[in-house]
Amino acid sequence: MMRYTEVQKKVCDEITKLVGSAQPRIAHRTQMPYTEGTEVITLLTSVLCDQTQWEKPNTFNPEHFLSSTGKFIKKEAFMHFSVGVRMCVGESLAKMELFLFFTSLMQKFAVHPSPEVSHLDLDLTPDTGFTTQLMPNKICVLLQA
Ligand code: HEM
Repeated sequence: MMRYTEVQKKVCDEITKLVGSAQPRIAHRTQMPYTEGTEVITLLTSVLCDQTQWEKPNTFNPEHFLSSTGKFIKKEAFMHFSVGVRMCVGESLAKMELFLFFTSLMQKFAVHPSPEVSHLDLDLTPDTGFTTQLMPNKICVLLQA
């Protein structure tokens, strides 16, 4: 992963010189051309696919979150809602919605690759952009008997 330590140092130097330990204010912006010119985007993928944190970092593997006795385990590295003061404020709501939506869906429907597709598993190759999605898959959704 690129860390751009020189860029980071220049931003830090500008902050030290003009803001110090005070709260940054919009008035500082015009005096800080280097920081104003630097866009920072958190790359959560670096930790979500970190080989030191996950047994199979690039594989869909729900067992990552289960102990040997089948209990759910919370992983610190699973920071898809980010961390710190700017982390997602909707985390609890999103997790409740996802649980209810997913469980209701699985309760009533079975999802299979379409019969016209030869392979048995869905293609889970990530299509990485601003968000990560799946490649298009042809699927068959059947109402459970
Ligand atoms: C699966 C669903 C969701 C995911 C994965 C998610 C993820 C994130 C992430 C990664 C951030 C931090 C962005 C950054 O680094 O600046 C964020 C921020 C935020 N999210 Fe979510 N989010 C989800 C659902 C929601 C929901 C349901 C709400 C509101 C009801 C919400 C409201 C917000 C707000 C207001 C922030 C900005 C927080 C701040 O900057 O102080 N999110 N979200």
